[in-house]
Amino acid sequence: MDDIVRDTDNNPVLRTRAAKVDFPLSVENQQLAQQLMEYLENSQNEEIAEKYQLRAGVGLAAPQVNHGVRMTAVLIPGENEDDEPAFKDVLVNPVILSESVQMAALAEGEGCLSVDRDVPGYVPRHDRITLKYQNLAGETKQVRLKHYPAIVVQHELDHLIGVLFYDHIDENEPFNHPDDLILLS
Ligand SMILES: O=C(O)C[C@@H](Cc1ccccc1)[C@H](O)SCc1ccccc1
Ligand code: NI
Repeated sequence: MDDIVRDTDNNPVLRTRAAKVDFPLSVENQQLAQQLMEYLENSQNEEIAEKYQLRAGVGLAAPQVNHGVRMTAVLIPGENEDDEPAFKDVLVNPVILSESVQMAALAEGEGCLSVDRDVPGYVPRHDRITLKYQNLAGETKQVRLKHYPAIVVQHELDHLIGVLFYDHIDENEPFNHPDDLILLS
């Protein structure tokens, strides 16, 4: 897996809107999709992650590996070790079609593979979203996600428009939140 771009690198890719991906996928974009998902699978495998010192990830967007294209892998494990993943796919040209008024945030705050430091605070996101995207076969998919999977996908789609999680944190009162914000643990 190529180096993951950090927000402290002088690389504008993390702050640039990514370009639409054309189908049929170029060989480069097919390989990119495979590398993104492979990183997530390896990072969630204790032995491999230890051996290659990988930070665990449930999502990885193309700009994070210096490719400014609208593509992100998402791999959210199931409840238990042997369960099927809760969500696993490479999202190409993803678009949020609708989003709940209800907002939610991870009670622990968020992290990012491109941010090598803790940035405490709630990151308010939509608790439910309807997502449309193309899969690697070019088929258009439409899925409704809620709670943690919805949070992860919104974090990844932010990477495709040059937004990082801490942009959403109220720096004066990082743990300030409206009464109706759902805190997910
Ligand atoms: O940097 C990335 O985009 C990957 C993030 C995605 C993410 C972080 C926080 C909240 C939602 C999505 C990494 O997965 S951060 C590390 C991590 C690993 C396992 C579980 C949660 C967070
Ligand atoms: Ni991130």
